[in-house]
Amino acid sequence: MTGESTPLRATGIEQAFGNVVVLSGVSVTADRGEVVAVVGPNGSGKSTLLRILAGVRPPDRGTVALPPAAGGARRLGYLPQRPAFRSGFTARDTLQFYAQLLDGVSGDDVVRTLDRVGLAGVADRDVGSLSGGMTRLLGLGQAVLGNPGVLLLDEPGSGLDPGMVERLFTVVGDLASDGTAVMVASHELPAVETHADTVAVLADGGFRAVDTPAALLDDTDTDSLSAAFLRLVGTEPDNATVASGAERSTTEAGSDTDSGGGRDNA
Ligand SMILES: Nc1ncnc2c1ncn2[C@@H]1O[C@H](COP(=O)(O)OP(=O)(O)OP(=O)(O)O)[C@@H](O)[C@H]1O
Repeated sequence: MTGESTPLRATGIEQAFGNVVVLSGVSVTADRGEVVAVVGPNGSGKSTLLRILAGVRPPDRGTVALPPAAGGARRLGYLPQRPAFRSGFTARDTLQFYAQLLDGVSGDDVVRTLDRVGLAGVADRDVGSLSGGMTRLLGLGQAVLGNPGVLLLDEPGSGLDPGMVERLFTVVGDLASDGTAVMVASHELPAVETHADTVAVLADGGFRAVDTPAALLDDTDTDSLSAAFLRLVGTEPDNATVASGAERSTTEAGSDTDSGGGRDNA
């Protein structure tokens, strides 16, 4: 995750909500062509990290570097955890709307994208009538339009049937093969094990491990990423609970306004 051409680099990201520390000094990179999966217990901060990387919210501290915009090409595509679209428009019209905001994205690209994410059959349906899984796939379509250099996907497989999860991760792998840097937060550990190049295990405000799926299995002496996950985050099904974050000390809490995080061009 440290190639010279790294298009996505986050350094020293810190984020707290009130006095609950969610991210404490997180650094992560994604290279062109790399699929980095961020996995972690519920509440461990995956969505928070992706929102910061996407520029939706600035971190308390730390920096995010993206490649400079080149020739009007789209720099970043982001699928939020709960994509929402304005009803009254079809899936095709909705993607067409986003396409016209991007340089060099044609009506043909919209048709190809609908096909790519498996929505060709419902292209003329009102987005308000799409199922939860279909809405997420439309969000994926919106995120990949214009082949952005960096793609951030927050739980893209949530609510999808197993066939669609596989299709989605195949689409993601194809985009990476075309040179996109992909970071995906996911609980779909079997698909992550098959399709991710790098798995970053987030827990207690930082990464417990960052490695290839095979190396994580090796290091934890397990035979699946799900088992490796349980070993690394220390939860067993009987006592599993959501991550509640660490309480900040009073001194740290007092320094809330010291310095905001920043955003750079790499
Ligand atoms: N805007 C906010 N205000 C207050 N607390 C927040 C806010 N956003 C996130 N949090 C808290 O930050 C922690 C991390 O939330 P986040 O959604 O990033 O976790 P996650 O790893 O994506 O969880 P999940 O796997 O359940 O989607 C949680 O304790 C959550 O309640």
